[in-house]
Amino acid sequence: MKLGFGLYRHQLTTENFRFARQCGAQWLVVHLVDYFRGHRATDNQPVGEDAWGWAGDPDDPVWSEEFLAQLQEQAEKEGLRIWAIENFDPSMWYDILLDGPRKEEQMQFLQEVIRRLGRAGIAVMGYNFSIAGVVGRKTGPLARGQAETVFVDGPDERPIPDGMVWNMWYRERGSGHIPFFPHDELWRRLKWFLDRLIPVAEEAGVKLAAHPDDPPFPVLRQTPRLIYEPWMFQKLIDLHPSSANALEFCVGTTAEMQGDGDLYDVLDSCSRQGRIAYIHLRNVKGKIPSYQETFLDEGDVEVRKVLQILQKNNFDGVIIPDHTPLLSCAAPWHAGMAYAMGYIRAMLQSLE
Ligand SMILES: O=C(O)[C@@H](O)[C@@H](O)[C@H](O)[C@H](O)CO
Repeated sequence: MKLGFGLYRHQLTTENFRFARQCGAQWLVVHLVDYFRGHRATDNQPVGEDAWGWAGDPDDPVWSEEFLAQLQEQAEKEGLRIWAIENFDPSMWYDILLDGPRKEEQMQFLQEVIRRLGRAGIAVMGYNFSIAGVVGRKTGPLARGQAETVFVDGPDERPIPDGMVWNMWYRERGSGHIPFFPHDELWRRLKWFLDRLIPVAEEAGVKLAAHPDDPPFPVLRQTPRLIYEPWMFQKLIDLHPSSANALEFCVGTTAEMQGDGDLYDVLDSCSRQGRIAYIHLRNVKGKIPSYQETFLDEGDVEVRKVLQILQKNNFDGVIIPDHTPLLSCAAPWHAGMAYAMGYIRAMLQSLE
């Protein structure tokens, strides 16, 4: 098991690399999508009812081979390596998600991005195959000691305007909305995506790692979701036998799920099959439709049990703390993440 740390795009600084290393991380998971375009960037995860902002540009130099190689080099200088890039920019694949006219062209670009990752020695590409994306999360002083944290109190049912996908704008708002379509159709689109990208990923030595629906409602913003019950991870695994068809297993999201399957059983089975590329670790109280994120040591998830399962199955991927409540001080996000890192590191050492 490898301890890692996740950084948003605006946090890719030498100072934050050192912060991660000082907290005990040896690996980084990096977001290159700018979720805050047109908004003030905060260190906390993007939340709220508004769209996250404008999608980026596929020609943005952050996706170039040179930038990826440089980033890897910068990480290595600080004693780290980049394990994964998390999330495609909506501008790169909106028609793959929406089954639109540019999907073939966009697929060629994603294939190129995967080859670039391979050449930069980045082993994993995390993705979230979702129309609505991560939406409907709010914040309030609900964690221990009134710490500011994320909560969800029901599904966002507003339709998605034309021009938006994955909670970002890829073009000017149109007059219509994305019509509802059945869940099977979303799975069909995913299969189209995997069938074309996996052979390239295999050749490049990269794994594609799917994140489950966050939050895990069966339908959100009048569009179907993909992995919103624990058993559905297996459905994704069964779609393609390659080990490059992997998971970005989010413990918090899985704990929030209703329906068939149990967090620990599913984690056990997916890790035994060697299909987990990395873990998002956080804790939570409650399940959909109403839950709140908590400190790692106070929610419904038994973190020790999670780590024991991974250890038993010789999990050799990376674990990163996902989000955490903010601590009241001058650096709320950093303090919260340092607390989470210390907790995970101590727990890992106690299992050695
Ligand atoms: O802010 C974050 O880091 C999260 O909201 C992510 O865990 C998100 O769920 C995934 O990146 C979706 O792919």
